[in-house]
This record gives sequence, C-alpha cells and structure tokens, in this order.
Amino acid sequence: MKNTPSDSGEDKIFASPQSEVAPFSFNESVVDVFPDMINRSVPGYGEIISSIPKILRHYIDSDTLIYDLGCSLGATSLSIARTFPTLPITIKAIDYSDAMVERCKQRIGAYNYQAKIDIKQGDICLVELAQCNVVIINFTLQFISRDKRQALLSKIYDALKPGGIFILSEKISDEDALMRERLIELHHDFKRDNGYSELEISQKRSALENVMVIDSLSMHKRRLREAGFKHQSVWFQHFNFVSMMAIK
Ligand SMILES: C[S@@+](CC[C@H](N)C(=O)[O-])C[C@H]1O[C@@H](n2cnc3c(N)ncnc32)[C@H](O)[C@@H]1O
Ligand SMILES: O=C(O)C(=O)C[C@]1(C(=O)O)C=C[C@@H](O)C=C1
Repeated sequence: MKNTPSDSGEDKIFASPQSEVAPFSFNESVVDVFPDMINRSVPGYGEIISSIPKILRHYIDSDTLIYDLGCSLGATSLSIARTFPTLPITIKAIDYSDAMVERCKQRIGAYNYQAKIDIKQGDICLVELAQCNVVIINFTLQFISRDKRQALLSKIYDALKPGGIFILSEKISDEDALMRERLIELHHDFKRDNGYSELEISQKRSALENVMVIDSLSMHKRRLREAGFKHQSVWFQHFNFVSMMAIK
C-alpha cells in the first residue's frame, strides 16, 4: 500500500540506547513510522491485510456493516474498500490512540472508493456494536487487559448477524517450551533480516513487556468457543503470528 508522506518514516524508535526503556505506546512517534514498523515486525502482515478482502468476498454486499477494531492507520479498512471500489459498504473503524485516529482520517481520504469509512476514537471494550456482518481485530486483542478479552469476544458474537464472520489476528505463545523458544528465535531472525539491530529488538521487547500480553492458540480457541462461535479455524500462520476466522 502507498503511504502518505506523513507516515512513511523508517522505524528508528529503538535504534539508540535508552537509559530506561519506557512502556510501548501508540503515540505520535510510533504513528510516524507505523507502516514500516508493522511490516518489518509482523511476519505475514501484508499477506493478512491483502487476504482479508478475499475471505470477505462471500460476506460482502452493498449494505454490509464491517467493524475494524483497533484500526491504527486503517490498513485493513482500506484494503477492503479498495478491493470492492464500487460497493457502498459501511466500515466502522475504531482506535484508542488519538494520534492514530487523526492520521488514519488523513490517510483514508487519499483514495477513491464507494465505501463509507467512519473512523472514531474509542475503547473497543466500551463501545456499543450495532448488528453487523463482519468484525476484524488485527493485532489488538494482545494490547487489551486479559480480564476484558472474553467480554469483548462475547460482545462481538452478540453483534454479529447469524452467518457473520469474525477475523482475529494475534501474536501467540506456543504452549510447548521448546517450540515457543524456536518460534521467538525465528521471529527475531525475521526482524534481523528486515534490518533491525540486536539493540532495537531487545529494547522493543522490553517496551512491550506488560503492554502486549500474548496468549496461546488454545486459549484463543477456548475464548471463541466460550463466546458462542461453533465454527472456527486458523487460516494463516507465519511463525508465532496467526490469523483465525470464526463464523456465527
Ligand atoms: C498493532 S496495532 C493494530 C494494527 C491494525 N489493526 C492493522 O492491521 O494495521 C494495535 C492498535 O490497537 C489500538 N488499541 C489498543 N487498545 C485499544 C482499545 N482498548 N480500544 C481501541 N483500540 C485499541 C492501538 O491504539 C493500536 O493502534
Ligand atoms: O512482537 C513484536 O516484537 C512486535 O513488534 C509485534 C507488534 C505487534 O504485533 O503489534 C508490536 C507492536 C507494533 O504494533 C508492531 C508489531
């Protein structure tokens, strides 16, 4: 995807030694480099974003309502809107970070499509969801406190119309200690291959500690079942990053 100049910076946030690494936050400096950061940090990110419209092909009609929860700069919403440029679908994109929401609003205006993308600042644990056809949460549940995750998934299940689809992408922690270690090594190799230094990898890791709390795949599966989803599958995995789909 083409970036607008304001968010096309190279991620150098953790490149210099910091005497004390502050907890990671989706602030203005992160927003400036976010597309570069997420593409170089999340294996399969681009493939997930470009595959989601293909998965949704069978769920999308003119009056479809889609939620993109934790939308950041709107990559998922834009990917959908640009794949179906003639359909007047409605996408409600919500993010907690003011900086993300402001930049997302500038970004989505830069393209032509019929979809109405409505971007709002808000906490996805608190917002009310209308009856909808599709809900997507890409790499955001991991930033929500664990004790709120089940309630959020249950709210999503309740909001979906029968036959509606939920897409959940997350970093996961393998339950097998050896595999967990190997997958973390592979992820760090992925970051190295993308130009991050040892210092950048370790300082970001410290910044994310206690901010990004990751679950096992079986925990995600259990939560989806508990929320009411009877049909679920992992449709994508690259190292310790997965995307799941669940149908009501
Ligand atoms: C890794 S980014 C998501 C990436 C995005 N979905 C994409 O595919 O490009 C996580 C986002 O979740 C947002 N976030 C974290 N907690 C949130 C909450 N409680 N409500 C809404 N957004 C939240 C952050 O502000 C951040 O923009
Ligand atoms: O696990 C890591 O080291 C990451 O950098 C992952 C991750 C994510 O999954 O959201 C963390 C923060 C940024 O938003 C980009 C990527």
